[in-house]
Amino acid sequence: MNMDQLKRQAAARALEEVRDGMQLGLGTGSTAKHFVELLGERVAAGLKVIGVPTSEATRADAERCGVPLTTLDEIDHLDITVDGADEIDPDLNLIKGGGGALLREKIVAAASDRMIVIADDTKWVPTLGKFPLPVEVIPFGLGATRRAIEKAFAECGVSGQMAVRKDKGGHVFVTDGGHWIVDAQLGRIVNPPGLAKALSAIPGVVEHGLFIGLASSAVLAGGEGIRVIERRKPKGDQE
Ligand SMILES: O=C[C@H](O)[C@H](O)[C@H](O)COP(=O)(O)O
Repeated sequence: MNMDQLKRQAAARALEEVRDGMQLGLGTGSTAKHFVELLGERVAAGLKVIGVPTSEATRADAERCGVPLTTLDEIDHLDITVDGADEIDPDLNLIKGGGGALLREKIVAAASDRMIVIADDTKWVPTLGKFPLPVEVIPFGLGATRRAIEKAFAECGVSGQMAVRKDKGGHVFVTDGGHWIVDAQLGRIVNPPGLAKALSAIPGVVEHGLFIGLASSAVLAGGEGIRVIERRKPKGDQE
């Protein structure tokens, strides 16, 4: 089975948790896209759900697949968010934002009763950090923000090269919110909750790709089948 088939399998397993009447957060990326497509098939067959997309790309996919959409201004909570991840550790802490959608993804996940992470099992790691950590920043004052980020890294026992993300054409990548992303090659993040807190305290940082205490479960598809890992601590518990 190839990687894409594994992603679709994980998406199909998460879809089993969806019930009639649910309000759903719709993630971004190649794995979440499978979920949106499979959800669209169920909607066409009569399932009644409504979704909040975490990016303009997912909005377009959901519209193409016939999934009805709403916003967090029109509804007061979401039942489940289903989203991919770039890395998942045994505490279900995540690195997200490889596709640049981390800000809306985190807002949507935080507004959800449950977040189900779907992935092929190469995303499962003992320690976060091999995947470059995306930090979404305001372009104004970027030099000062970068120095503050470096200081936060040093205080949290990590270091590594940082680079402003570029798109395929070599232009600065701009997020759906109009911000830039700095990707940090940290290698090994020893204390993800501590680093998350330190980055969140920097004025020019809009958001970062560490998702701490948000995932309720992870569905991992691999050559030997599907593994579902449930979070041991209650949602929102960061310690
Ligand atoms: O910004 C993008 C998201 O955080 C994605 O969910 C993440 O990058 C995983 O994407 P994929 O399923 O394509 O590996």
